[in-house]
Amino acid sequence: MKLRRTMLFMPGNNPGMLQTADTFGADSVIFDLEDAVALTEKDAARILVAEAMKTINYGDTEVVIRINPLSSPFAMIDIDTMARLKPDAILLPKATPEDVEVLEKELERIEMEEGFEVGTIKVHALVETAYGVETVYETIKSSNRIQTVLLGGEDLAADLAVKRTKESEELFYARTKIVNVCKALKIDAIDTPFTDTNDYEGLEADSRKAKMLGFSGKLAINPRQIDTIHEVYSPTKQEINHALRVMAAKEDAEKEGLGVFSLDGKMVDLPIINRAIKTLEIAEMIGLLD
Ligand SMILES: CC(=O)SCCNC(=O)CCNC(=O)[C@H](O)C(C)(C)COP(=O)(O)OP(=O)(O)OC[C@H]1O[C@@H](n2cnc3c(N)ncnc32)[C@H](O)[C@@H]1OP(=O)(O)O
Ligand SMILES: O=C([O-])CC(=O)C(=O)O
Ligand SMILES: [Mg+2]
Repeated sequence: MKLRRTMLFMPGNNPGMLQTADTFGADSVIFDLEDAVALTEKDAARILVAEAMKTINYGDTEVVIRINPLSSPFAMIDIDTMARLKPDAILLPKATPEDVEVLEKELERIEMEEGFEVGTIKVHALVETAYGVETVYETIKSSNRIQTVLLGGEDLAADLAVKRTKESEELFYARTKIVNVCKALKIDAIDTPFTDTNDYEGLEADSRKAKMLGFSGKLAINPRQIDTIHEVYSPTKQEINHALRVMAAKEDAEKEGLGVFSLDGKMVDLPIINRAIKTLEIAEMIGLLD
């Protein structure tokens, strides 16, 4: 299980940001070749990202490169140059099952040419069109490389021809559909970024809403957003203590041969125990358990 509470985006043509990418504590970083890079800067971004990948050690931070969409003239050269740098993953924008199949074949070809084990380079699918939302199951099924599905709310709102609001009600269907399909196929769903980098209350509310629906983390576009998102996506002290008490009570109950028991007047059975285990797993990964 890999923790991805935050995945921090940065434009691939900004050398300063590429240099310090892993210093802000984001669980993953994403170097963008797509929409944060102007058309006239596409080649420069590719060169700068390649240089950064060759010279900077990003340690344990997952390094992801967002390529241009397959419908663009940049995608094939993006894949061909970026995959050879062996990033942890490629982020495919405007993802569809058909595009994932093409990317899968290209990655397989390049991995064989480079002598990398086939399947080394993982894929994150950015779902951000109405068609992408409706076909998300097939998208995930199209490649074993897919690690997460990310929701791209800005492009999706444009495709739906609706207004993008702070409350994000317009994303409710996409959010719930993506989470349900991801859970059915045992992968994580990561929520769309919150674009007002000065509105911390709005960011927190939006993050809580998505977490409640089942998302495991959120895209970030600015380092100042990381702490807020991490707080939302980390178990609280109270939740950890409760999970520890559930596990202790479970041991006692097992000795008495009980599968269901009561804690603080509330029923505890297997699903509640499984949730406690999950809480403790996450707490351990973040270093919140002694
Ligand atoms: C809809 C989509 O497609 S979203 C995905 C694509 N978008 C992106 O990648 C955008 C990434 N974010 C950014 O470019 C910027 O944060 C902006 C344009 C949103 C805001 O820029 P600013 O107002 O200049 O940010 P801010 O004042 O907070 O910057 C403070 C510092 O953080 C750095 N910083 C800002 N954003 C990032 C980032 N995403 N990653 C790394 N460092 C960053 C700045 O370089 C600056 O560093 P400095 O103090 O050493 O000069
Ligand atoms: O990928 C993202 O962070 C967001 C994105 O492209 C979108 O919302 O369209
Ligand atoms: Mg987009």
